[in-house]
Amino acid sequence: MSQGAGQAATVSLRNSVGSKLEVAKHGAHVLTWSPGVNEESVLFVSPAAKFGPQDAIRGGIPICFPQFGPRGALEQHGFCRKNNDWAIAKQDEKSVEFELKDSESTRASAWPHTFQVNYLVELTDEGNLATKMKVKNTGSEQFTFTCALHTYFGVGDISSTSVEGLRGCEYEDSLQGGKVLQEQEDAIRFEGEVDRVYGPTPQGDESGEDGEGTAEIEIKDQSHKRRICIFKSSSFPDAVVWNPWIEKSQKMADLPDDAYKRFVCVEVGAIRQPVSLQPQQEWEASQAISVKS
Ligand SMILES: O=P(O)(O)OC[C@H]1O[C@@H](O)[C@H](O)[C@@H](O)[C@@H]1O
Repeated sequence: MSQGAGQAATVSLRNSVGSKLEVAKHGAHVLTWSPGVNEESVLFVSPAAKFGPQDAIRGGIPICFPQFGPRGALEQHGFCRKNNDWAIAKQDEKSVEFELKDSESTRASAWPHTFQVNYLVELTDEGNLATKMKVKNTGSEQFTFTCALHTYFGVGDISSTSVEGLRGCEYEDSLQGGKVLQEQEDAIRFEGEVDRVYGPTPQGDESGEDGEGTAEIEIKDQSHKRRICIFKSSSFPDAVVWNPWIEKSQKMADLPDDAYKRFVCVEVGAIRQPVSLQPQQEWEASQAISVKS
Protein backbone atom coordinates (compact mmCIF):
# COMPACT_ATOMS: atom_id res chain seq x y z
CA MET A 1 0.00 0.00 0.00
CA SER A 2 1.43 3.39 -0.95
CA GLN A 3 0.28 6.99 -1.39
CA GLY A 4 -1.05 7.58 -4.93
CA ALA A 5 -2.61 10.56 -6.68
CA GLY A 6 -0.91 12.64 -4.03
CA GLN A 7 -3.10 11.66 -1.13
CA ALA A 8 -4.89 8.30 -1.40
CA ALA A 9 -3.63 4.96 -0.04
CA THR A 10 -3.29 2.82 -3.15
CA VAL A 11 -2.39 -0.62 -4.46
CA SER A 12 -0.25 -0.67 -7.63
CA LEU A 13 -0.09 -3.49 -10.17
CA ARG A 14 2.42 -3.85 -12.99
CA ASN A 15 2.85 -6.65 -15.54
CA SER A 16 5.95 -7.98 -17.29
CA VAL A 17 5.47 -5.76 -20.34
CA GLY A 18 5.23 -2.56 -18.29
CA SER A 19 1.46 -2.02 -18.16
CA LYS A 20 0.37 -0.64 -14.82
CA LEU A 21 -2.56 0.49 -12.76
CA GLU A 22 -3.28 2.00 -9.38
CA VAL A 23 -6.34 1.48 -7.17
CA ALA A 24 -7.27 3.57 -4.12
CA LYS A 25 -8.50 1.57 -1.14
CA HIS A 26 -11.03 4.34 -0.53
CA GLY A 27 -14.00 3.21 -2.61
CA ALA A 28 -11.90 0.40 -4.27
CA HIS A 29 -11.47 3.11 -6.83
CA VAL A 30 -9.25 2.50 -9.90
CA LEU A 31 -7.32 5.77 -10.35
CA THR A 32 -4.89 5.14 -13.20
CA TRP A 33 -4.36 2.54 -15.92
CA SER A 34 -1.58 2.64 -18.51
CA PRO A 35 -1.79 -0.26 -20.99
CA GLY A 36 1.70 0.28 -22.46
CA VAL A 37 5.18 1.17 -21.21
CA ASN A 38 5.57 4.88 -20.48
CA GLU A 39 2.03 5.60 -21.64
CA GLU A 40 -0.12 8.09 -19.81
CA SER A 41 -3.14 6.77 -17.97
CA VAL A 42 -6.20 6.18 -20.18
CA LEU A 43 -8.37 7.24 -17.24
CA PHE A 44 -9.09 10.87 -16.44
CA VAL A 45 -8.72 12.09 -12.85
CA SER A 46 -9.65 15.69 -12.16
CA PRO A 47 -6.72 17.88 -11.07
CA ALA A 48 -9.14 19.25 -8.44
CA ALA A 49 -10.28 15.80 -7.21
CA LYS A 50 -10.67 15.42 -3.44
CA PHE A 51 -9.31 12.39 -1.60
CA GLY A 52 -10.71 12.86 1.90
CA PRO A 53 -12.51 10.05 3.80
CA GLN A 54 -15.95 11.50 2.99
CA ASP A 55 -15.19 12.37 -0.65
CA ALA A 56 -16.18 10.76 -3.91
CA ILE A 57 -13.06 10.94 -6.09
CA ARG A 58 -13.76 12.81 -9.35
CA GLY A 59 -12.31 10.57 -12.06
CA GLY A 60 -10.97 7.02 -12.50
CA ILE A 61 -13.60 4.34 -11.88
CA PRO A 62 -15.99 5.11 -9.02
CA ILE A 63 -18.24 2.20 -8.04
CA CYS A 64 -21.88 3.27 -7.84
CA PHE A 65 -23.63 0.81 -5.48
CA PRO A 66 -26.25 0.00 -4.20
CA GLN A 67 -27.90 2.85 -6.04
CA PHE A 68 -27.14 4.44 -9.37
CA GLY A 69 -27.67 8.24 -9.49
CA PRO A 70 -30.73 9.51 -7.67
CA ARG A 71 -32.78 6.32 -8.27
CA GLY A 72 -33.59 5.57 -4.63
CA ALA A 73 -33.54 6.98 -1.11
CA LEU A 74 -29.73 6.96 -0.72
CA GLU A 75 -27.36 9.79 -1.58
CA GLN A 76 -26.42 10.11 -5.28
CA HIS A 77 -24.65 6.94 -6.58
CA GLY A 78 -24.88 5.11 -3.22
CA PHE A 79 -22.40 4.77 -0.38
CA CYS A 80 -19.73 2.46 -1.85
CA ARG A 81 -17.63 5.06 -3.62
CA LYS A 82 -17.10 7.04 -0.41
CA ASN A 83 -16.48 4.01 1.75
CA ASN A 84 -13.21 3.49 3.61
CA ASP A 85 -14.06 0.04 4.89
CA TRP A 86 -13.05 -1.85 1.75
CA ALA A 87 -10.64 -4.63 2.71
CA ILE A 88 -8.12 -6.37 0.47
CA ALA A 89 -9.30 -9.98 0.20
CA LYS A 90 -6.56 -11.24 -2.17
CA GLN A 91 -3.64 -9.79 -4.02
CA ASP A 92 -0.98 -11.04 -6.40
CA GLU A 93 1.23 -9.41 -9.06
CA LYS A 94 -1.54 -9.07 -11.60
CA SER A 95 -4.68 -8.60 -9.57
CA VAL A 96 -6.21 -7.32 -6.39
CA GLU A 97 -9.60 -8.20 -4.94
CA PHE A 98 -11.42 -5.81 -2.62
CA GLU A 99 -14.27 -6.74 -0.34
CA LEU A 100 -16.91 -4.62 1.35
CA LYS A 101 -19.45 -5.89 3.87
CA ASP A 102 -22.36 -4.14 5.51
CA SER A 103 -21.40 -2.11 8.57
CA GLU A 104 -23.09 -0.13 11.28
CA SER A 105 -23.20 2.91 9.00
CA THR A 106 -24.57 1.07 5.94
CA ARG A 107 -27.18 -0.68 8.12
CA ALA A 108 -28.21 2.76 9.44
CA SER A 109 -28.68 4.03 5.86
CA ALA A 110 -31.78 3.95 3.68
CA TRP A 111 -30.45 0.63 2.34
CA PRO A 112 -30.07 -1.33 5.60
CA HIS A 113 -29.28 -4.75 4.10
CA THR A 114 -26.71 -7.43 4.90
CA PHE A 115 -24.41 -7.85 1.90
CA GLN A 116 -20.94 -8.57 0.59
CA VAL A 117 -19.43 -6.95 -2.51
CA ASN A 118 -16.24 -8.35 -4.04
CA TYR A 119 -14.46 -6.32 -6.70
CA LEU A 120 -11.60 -7.90 -8.64
CA VAL A 121 -9.26 -5.61 -10.59
CA GLU A 122 -6.85 -7.33 -12.96
CA LEU A 123 -4.14 -6.28 -15.39
CA THR A 124 -4.12 -8.85 -18.21
CA ASP A 125 -0.94 -10.07 -19.96
CA GLU A 126 -1.91 -7.86 -22.91
CA GLY A 127 -2.15 -4.84 -20.60
CA ASN A 128 -5.94 -4.65 -20.65
CA LEU A 129 -7.95 -3.69 -17.57
CA ALA A 130 -10.44 -6.32 -16.43
CA THR A 131 -12.83 -5.87 -13.51
CA LYS A 132 -15.37 -8.20 -11.97
CA MET A 133 -17.99 -7.22 -9.44
CA LYS A 134 -19.83 -9.77 -7.28
CA VAL A 135 -22.68 -9.02 -4.92
CA LYS A 136 -23.96 -11.55 -2.41
CA ASN A 137 -27.04 -11.24 -0.25
CA THR A 138 -25.66 -12.51 3.06
CA GLY A 139 -28.83 -11.63 4.97
CA SER A 140 -32.18 -13.29 5.44
CA GLU A 141 -34.35 -10.92 3.38
CA GLN A 142 -34.47 -10.23 -0.32
CA PHE A 143 -33.01 -6.90 -1.55
CA THR A 144 -32.71 -4.96 -4.79
CA PHE A 145 -29.95 -2.67 -6.04
CA THR A 146 -28.76 -0.71 -9.05
CA CYS A 147 -25.08 -0.16 -9.82
CA ALA A 148 -22.48 1.07 -12.31
CA LEU A 149 -18.76 1.26 -12.93
CA HIS A 150 -18.62 4.99 -13.58
CA THR A 151 -15.48 5.12 -15.75
CA TYR A 152 -13.96 8.49 -16.69
CA PHE A 153 -12.06 7.96 -19.97
CA GLY A 154 -9.46 10.58 -20.86
CA VAL A 155 -9.77 12.00 -24.38
CA GLY A 156 -7.68 14.57 -26.27
CA ASP A 157 -10.65 16.77 -27.12
CA ILE A 158 -14.31 15.97 -26.48
CA SER A 159 -15.27 17.79 -29.71
CA SER A 160 -13.47 15.20 -31.81
CA THR A 161 -14.58 12.20 -29.71
CA SER A 162 -17.50 9.89 -30.45
CA VAL A 163 -19.12 6.94 -28.68
CA GLU A 164 -20.19 4.14 -30.98
CA GLY A 165 -22.14 0.88 -30.77
CA LEU A 166 -25.42 2.13 -29.34
CA ARG A 167 -27.44 2.76 -32.50
CA GLY A 168 -31.00 1.43 -32.24
CA CYS A 169 -30.75 1.24 -28.47
CA GLU A 170 -33.40 2.72 -26.18
CA TYR A 171 -32.21 5.38 -23.76
CA GLU A 172 -33.50 7.57 -20.97
CA ASP A 173 -32.45 11.16 -21.49
CA SER A 174 -31.75 12.61 -18.03
CA LEU A 175 -31.71 16.11 -19.53
CA GLN A 176 -35.35 15.65 -20.61
CA GLY A 177 -36.65 14.27 -17.30
CA GLY A 178 -35.86 10.66 -18.25
CA LYS A 179 -37.82 10.75 -21.53
CA VAL A 180 -37.32 7.45 -23.37
CA LEU A 181 -35.90 7.81 -26.89
CA GLN A 182 -34.15 5.57 -29.39
CA GLU A 183 -30.59 6.22 -30.55
CA GLN A 184 -30.56 7.04 -34.26
CA GLU A 185 -26.85 7.73 -34.69
CA ASP A 186 -23.94 5.37 -35.33
CA ALA A 187 -21.70 7.84 -33.53
CA ILE A 188 -22.75 9.92 -30.51
CA ARG A 189 -20.90 13.25 -30.68
CA PHE A 190 -20.61 16.02 -28.10
CA GLU A 191 -21.70 19.61 -28.67
CA GLY A 192 -23.26 20.20 -25.25
CA GLU A 193 -24.11 18.30 -22.07
CA VAL A 194 -25.02 14.63 -22.63
CA ASP A 195 -26.50 12.50 -19.82
CA ARG A 196 -28.22 9.30 -20.97
CA VAL A 197 -28.87 5.81 -19.67
CA TYR A 198 -28.87 3.33 -22.57
CA GLY A 199 -30.28 -0.12 -22.13
CA PRO A 200 -30.36 -2.91 -22.74
CA THR A 201 -27.36 -2.34 -25.01
CA PRO A 202 -26.35 -4.77 -27.80
CA GLN A 203 -24.08 -7.62 -26.75
CA GLY A 204 -20.60 -7.86 -28.31
CA ASP A 205 -18.72 -11.05 -29.08
CA GLU A 206 -15.63 -11.73 -27.02
CA SER A 207 -14.60 -14.68 -29.22
CA GLY A 208 -14.63 -12.88 -32.61
CA GLU A 209 -12.79 -14.35 -35.61
CA ASP A 210 -9.60 -12.41 -34.92
CA GLY A 211 -9.65 -13.77 -31.39
CA GLU A 212 -10.07 -10.27 -30.05
CA GLY A 213 -13.84 -10.12 -30.13
CA THR A 214 -16.19 -7.27 -30.86
CA ALA A 215 -16.55 -4.60 -28.25
CA GLU A 216 -20.02 -3.57 -27.17
CA ILE A 217 -19.06 0.09 -27.10
CA GLU A 218 -16.14 1.99 -28.58
CA ILE A 219 -14.87 5.47 -27.84
CA LYS A 220 -13.16 6.98 -30.89
CA ASP A 221 -10.71 9.68 -29.88
CA GLN A 222 -9.41 11.40 -33.00
CA SER A 223 -6.89 13.62 -31.19
CA HIS A 224 -5.16 10.66 -29.59
CA LYS A 225 -5.76 8.57 -32.73
CA ARG A 226 -7.06 5.71 -30.64
CA ARG A 227 -10.12 3.61 -29.91
CA ILE A 228 -11.07 2.50 -26.44
CA CYS A 229 -12.99 -0.79 -26.58
CA ILE A 230 -15.39 -1.66 -23.79
CA PHE A 231 -16.53 -5.26 -23.31
CA LYS A 232 -19.16 -6.01 -20.69
CA SER A 233 -21.01 -9.06 -19.50
CA SER A 234 -24.78 -9.31 -20.04
CA SER A 235 -25.38 -8.77 -16.33
CA PHE A 236 -24.33 -5.17 -16.98
CA PRO A 237 -27.14 -4.62 -19.50
CA ASP A 238 -26.98 -0.82 -19.47
CA ALA A 239 -24.51 1.94 -20.27
CA VAL A 240 -24.48 5.61 -19.31
CA VAL A 241 -22.92 8.22 -21.58
CA TRP A 242 -22.14 11.44 -19.70
CA ASN A 243 -20.27 14.65 -20.32
CA PRO A 244 -21.15 17.69 -18.18
CA TRP A 245 -20.04 20.32 -20.71
CA ILE A 246 -19.19 23.82 -19.57
CA GLU A 247 -22.03 25.03 -17.34
CA LYS A 248 -22.18 21.90 -15.20
CA SER A 249 -18.37 21.81 -14.94
CA GLN A 250 -18.43 25.38 -13.66
CA LYS A 251 -20.76 24.27 -10.88
CA MET A 252 -18.57 21.34 -9.80
CA ALA A 253 -15.98 22.38 -7.21
CA ASP A 254 -13.79 19.33 -7.89
CA LEU A 255 -13.59 19.87 -11.67
CA PRO A 256 -11.78 22.76 -13.41
CA ASP A 257 -14.12 24.73 -15.68
CA ASP A 258 -12.59 23.50 -18.94
CA ALA A 259 -11.90 19.91 -17.81
CA TYR A 260 -15.05 18.62 -19.55
CA LYS A 261 -13.02 18.79 -22.81
CA ARG A 262 -10.69 16.05 -21.62
CA PHE A 263 -12.99 13.19 -20.64
CA VAL A 264 -16.12 11.25 -21.40
CA CYS A 265 -17.83 8.89 -18.98
CA VAL A 266 -19.10 5.60 -20.37
CA GLU A 267 -20.49 3.71 -17.40
CA VAL A 268 -21.52 0.06 -17.61
CA GLY A 269 -24.21 -0.95 -15.15
CA ALA A 270 -27.47 -2.55 -14.09
CA ILE A 271 -29.63 0.53 -13.85
CA ARG A 272 -32.95 0.56 -15.69
CA GLN A 273 -34.06 -2.75 -14.18
CA PRO A 274 -32.91 -3.15 -10.55
CA VAL A 275 -31.25 -6.46 -9.66
CA SER A 276 -33.11 -8.51 -7.07
CA LEU A 277 -31.26 -11.00 -4.84
CA GLN A 278 -32.81 -13.57 -2.54
CA PRO A 279 -31.00 -14.56 0.71
CA GLN A 280 -27.65 -16.24 -0.10
CA GLN A 281 -28.07 -15.51 -3.82
CA GLU A 282 -25.12 -14.00 -5.78
CA TRP A 283 -24.86 -11.73 -8.79
CA GLU A 284 -21.75 -11.16 -10.87
CA ALA A 285 -20.85 -8.81 -13.74
CA SER A 286 -17.65 -7.86 -15.52
CA GLN A 287 -16.05 -5.25 -17.74
CA ALA A 288 -12.86 -5.39 -19.83
CA ILE A 289 -11.26 -2.38 -21.48
CA SER A 290 -8.58 -2.30 -24.18
CA VAL A 291 -7.06 0.40 -26.37
CA LYS A 292 -6.32 0.17 -30.10
CA SER A 293 -4.69 2.69 -32.39
O1 LIG B 1 -21.35 14.37 -9.43
P1 LIG B 1 -21.58 12.88 -9.31
O2 LIG B 1 -22.47 12.52 -8.16
O3 LIG B 1 -20.28 12.12 -9.29
O4 LIG B 1 -22.34 12.46 -10.62
C1 LIG B 1 -21.79 12.73 -11.86
C2 LIG B 1 -22.73 12.27 -12.98
O5 LIG B 1 -22.80 10.86 -12.96
C3 LIG B 1 -23.52 10.30 -14.06
O6 LIG B 1 -23.52 8.92 -13.91
C4 LIG B 1 -24.94 10.80 -14.04
O7 LIG B 1 -25.62 10.27 -15.15
C5 LIG B 1 -24.96 12.32 -14.04
O8 LIG B 1 -26.30 12.77 -13.94
C6 LIG B 1 -24.13 12.86 -12.89
O9 LIG B 1 -24.09 14.27 -12.98
